[in-house]
Formats: sequence, structure tokens, C-alpha cells
Amino acid sequence: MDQSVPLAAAGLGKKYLRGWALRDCTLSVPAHRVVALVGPNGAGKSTLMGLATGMTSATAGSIEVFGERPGGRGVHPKLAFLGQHKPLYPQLTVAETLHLGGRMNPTWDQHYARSLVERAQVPLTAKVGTLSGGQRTRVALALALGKRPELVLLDEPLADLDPLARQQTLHTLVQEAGQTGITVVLSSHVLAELQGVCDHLVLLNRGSVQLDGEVAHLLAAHRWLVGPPGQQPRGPAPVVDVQSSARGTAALVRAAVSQVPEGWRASAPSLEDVVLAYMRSNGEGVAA
Ligand SMILES: Nc1ncnc2c1ncn2[C@@H]1O[C@H](COP(=O)(O)OP(=O)(O)OP(=O)(O)O)[C@@H](O)[C@H]1O
Repeated sequence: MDQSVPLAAAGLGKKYLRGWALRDCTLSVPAHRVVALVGPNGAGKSTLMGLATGMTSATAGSIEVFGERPGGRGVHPKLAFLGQHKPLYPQLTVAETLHLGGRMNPTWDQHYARSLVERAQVPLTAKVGTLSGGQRTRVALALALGKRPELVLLDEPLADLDPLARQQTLHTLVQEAGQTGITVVLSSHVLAELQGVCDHLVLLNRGSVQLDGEVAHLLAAHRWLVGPPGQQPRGPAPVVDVQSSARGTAALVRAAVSQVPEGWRASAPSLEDVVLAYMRSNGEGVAA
């Protein structure tokens, strides 16, 4: 029971009738970080968030939010969750929605919630049902953050936004996280936009944790090697994934800069390169 750790799981498993959605997951989300939760469709990201909020219960192992097991008293008071389907009433105005948020949350900060929608230029008098997808997301985000949580779980909150709205919403989120010190866990399939936004990464694959660490450490621990076609890089560096074509071979390896095999060129991978290589290795890549 460590109350300073926003989210921790040990041997966590969730089994549905069709099989295990999560299996033997052990992870610890550090405080004051923006954490990317990534993985292919069906990897177990939403299931993990459902377990953290107490919406569903574990079949095996344990999960704790600030040292407490979810369930019983409802969502932990320090936790806010925003799911793929934003829980907004279309017939209410934005101002009424925020008012309702205040009635439902004892820790509500009306001034802050209002400033978030105003900064996003969402009209307070507009009915929620008339807003664009992007505007609705900003209202839902204000509802989540207005509760002044210490941990926010966002399950693909940007999925229905255009690229500019995604960028602006992410920017707001990171800015708020930096200023308030909250921990944000954000699931997303758009890997390219996570670099520079997230400082910690958890990759789920087939219900298990495949990568879990600081983004800077993960990037420093991998190299992208390009070499002759039809060859594998030789040397001590463990290979995560290799892709070959008539033009050459590209491999992601776990290695420091100095360990470059002869005939190969090394470069720094992007976060997207690293995540995709581990996803392609289908759970069999070398764990970082
Ligand atoms: N209520 C449920 N009943 C039965 N199986 C479920 C249920 N919810 C999820 N699953 C299964 O559990 C697995 C993990 O699903 P989950 O929604 O957690 O994955 P995800 O990583 O969030 O996927 P996506 O990226 O597609 O949203 C999938 O195989 C899914 O079919």
C-alpha cells in the first residue's frame, strides 16, 4: 500500500468468457508524469483503466490507486476518468454541464473548469449536443480536470479530433499537467504525437506489459541499424525486430551507440520506431 504511487498493479489479470484480457501485469505509474499507454487493438488498455476505476474487478492479482484497491466506494476521489464515449448530456448547455460537475464532485473547482472551456473558446451558452467533436472533448476534459484530480486516466480521448484539435488538446493537457503536477495516463494509437508529450511509456501487448519505462531511457537504450539486404546484425546487441527488403535491412536493437556492427549504420530511433518494433515482435521482443 504505497499512497504516493498513483497507479500500481501486481500480477494483475482479468479473464472474460472469451479468455484473458490482461494477464500477469505488473507495473507502477510514477507520480507527476504524462504516461502513454499504448498497444494494438485488444491489448487490454481499456480493461486496465476499467480495473483502475473499479468499473470492473480483477480475476487475479491486484491493482491500487494511491495505495487503495478500487471498488466499493466508487471511483477514488483523487482519480478522474475520461473514456472513449464522453458522458455528456446533449440537452444541457456547457455552463449547466459544469454546474452539474460541481454538484457531483466535492473537490470541484468551478473557476478552473470554466477557464479551461473559455481558453478552448467553447461557448458557455451552447447546448452540448450542438458542439463539434473537438469542442465536446474540451468540455469533457474540463469536467475531468475540474474535479482537481491527482491522476487522470484518458482512454483515447482524442480519437475523433482533427490533427490541429488533437495537437491543441494535447498541448493543454501537458501544460496543465506541468502546472498542477497531476499524473496523466493517456491511451492512444497515434504514436507519432506522443513523443515530446509523454515522459513515461507503458506498452501492453496481448494482455501483458511488454515495455514500461521512462521515454528518455527507452530511446537511449535502443538503436536503429541499417545494413545490407538479407543480413541480420551480428554482435552482442539483442535484436528486437528486423525488416528486410531488396534495398536493405533495418533492425531495432537494444544497444548503446558504440556497439555498431561493421557494415551497418546506426541512428536514434523515434518513440514510434521503438513501439512499432516491439509490437511487430508480437510480445517476443527483448524486454527493456
Ligand atoms: N466486457 C467484455 N466482455 C468480453 N470480452 C471483453 C470485454 N471487454 C474487453 N474484452 C476483450 O478483452 C480484450 C482487451 O480489450 P480492451 O478493450 O481492454 O483492449 P484495448 O487495448 O483497449 O483495445 P482498443 O485499442 O481496440 O480499444 C479484447 O480481446 C476484448 O475483446
